[in-house]
Amino acid sequence: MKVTIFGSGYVGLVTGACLAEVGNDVVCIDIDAGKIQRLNQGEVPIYEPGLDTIIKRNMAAGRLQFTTDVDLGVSHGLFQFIAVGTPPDEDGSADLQYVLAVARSIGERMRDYRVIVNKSTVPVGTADKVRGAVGEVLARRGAAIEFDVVSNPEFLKEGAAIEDFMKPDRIVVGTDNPRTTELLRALYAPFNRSHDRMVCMDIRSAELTKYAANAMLATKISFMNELANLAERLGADIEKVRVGIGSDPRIGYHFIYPGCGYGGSCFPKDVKALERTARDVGYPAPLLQAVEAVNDRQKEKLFEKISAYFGGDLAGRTIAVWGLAFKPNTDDMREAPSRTLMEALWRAGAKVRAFDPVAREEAHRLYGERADLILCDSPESALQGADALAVVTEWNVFRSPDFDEIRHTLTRPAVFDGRNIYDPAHMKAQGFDYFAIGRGTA
Ligand SMILES: NC(=O)C1=CN([C@@H]2O[C@H](COP(=O)(O)OP(=O)(O)OC[C@H]3O[C@@H](n4cnc5c(N)ncnc54)[C@H](O)[C@@H]3O)[C@@H](O)[C@H]2O)C=CC1
Ligand SMILES: O=C(O)[C@H]1O[C@H](OP(=O)(O)OP(=O)(O)OC[C@H]2O[C@@H](n3ccc(=O)[nH]c3=O)[C@H](O)[C@@H]2O)[C@H](O)[C@@H](O)[C@@H]1O
Repeated sequence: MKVTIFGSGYVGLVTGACLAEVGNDVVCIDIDAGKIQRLNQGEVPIYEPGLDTIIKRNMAAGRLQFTTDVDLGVSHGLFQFIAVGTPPDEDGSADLQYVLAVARSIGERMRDYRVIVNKSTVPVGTADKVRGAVGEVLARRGAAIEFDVVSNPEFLKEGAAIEDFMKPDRIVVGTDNPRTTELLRALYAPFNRSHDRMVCMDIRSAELTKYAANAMLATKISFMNELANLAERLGADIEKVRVGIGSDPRIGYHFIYPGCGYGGSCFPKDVKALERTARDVGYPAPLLQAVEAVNDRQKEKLFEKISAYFGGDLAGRTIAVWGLAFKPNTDDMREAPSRTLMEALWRAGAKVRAFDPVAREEAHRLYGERADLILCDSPESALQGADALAVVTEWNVFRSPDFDEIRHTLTRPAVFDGRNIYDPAHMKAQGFDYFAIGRGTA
């Protein structure tokens, strides 16, 4: 089948590559000419395990092309996917300018029937706006061309995106007629073999399903972080509590890991956007507000602990930071807890020596050259001349380091573990001053 994807970011690239991998003929469009040029030179602009191989294989097979040519894109695909960003506007609502710009581009160029599939995360009612935008342009052109708009939210996780797309838990499809449902069923058939994973519904419910999923996951994390803060004050260990509650299948083990807060491009913006949607319809959504407030506070936790350890005076100190990405297996630093920590350390006059297995370039892009940030080549080199170590992202490489080396290299034997990856008893036995999240017994 012929597919066009607008937006060659995390979602667009993974969607395009995976649809090509199962035999579709895919054109990916982006307005960022630099990105398209890099892709055409065989360079994948994001770090996502496995993506590189699939892209190269399908480009070589002629099933996947990258272009800035919108005319080509609109004439190519029966399916026109929208996978552009929906960043938060000033008031927290999702900014739909990119989505609607794509809708207008399609309307301006389409010559026959098109299925416009929205994969971006968008507020309830956006499909109506997309339909309106396309319809308006068609009317201006005096063109009576049929089209459908579908909501097909994406649930992939960065770092595991290929696996999530190839073996989805569910494929949510919101349509307003059976014809489009069947077209989407045919497109997704290769990913829907062992049992029917397609969950078909009306468009508004599909749009809300996406926010509901992310808000539920963010709620679980903030709930655990709230309990972690309580456990610290009560002399209890949140990690014991986590296992104690996760063993109840009604609760489950997923997404109940406490830590230094959730980051990434989605949870923070989607909780905000849903809260904003709720406010717009006269419901203040107190639970969502609390989820966000707890997370904002949680991102300050590591700094508070470090500052308290050094008696509130961090001027002239150097802190080693392990992990910059918002989670392992990605180079994405959007809303990453490492940023909250580093920026607070800088404000307090401290220096940072940071190491991340893949996000170094991204950190450099975000912060440029500055005297108080040294981006290091290895975890060990980040420790050189540092007074304490903060672990912010639980990359595997940090899980069993040479503890003797850490203790001997740091000027103070202080480890601040934002992801609870070390054993408090072991750290104490090794002579560390060890601070974790919610481990009141540590
Ligand atoms: N990143 C993730 O893990 C997930 C993201 N989402 C949602 O998917 C959407 C896209 O997210 P990402 O892929 O992370 O964004 P991204 O920022 O990585 O990529 C968006 C791309 O769209 C391009 N673009 C903007 N306007 C365009 C236009 N008119 N024509 C063609 N390309 C255009 C940008 O240049 C950029 O390359 C968002 O709504 C996000 O909430 C949903 C599930 C997972
Ligand atoms: O809409 C989206 O963009 C995506 O958002 C999340 O995916 P992602 O942001 O890639 O990453 P997650 O693995 O969900 O982690 C998000 C944040 O929560 C934190 N987290 C996660 C799990 C946990 O138990 N505790 C915790 O603090 C992570 O460290 C990370 O900072 C969802 O998991 C995806 O299903 C969704 O498609």
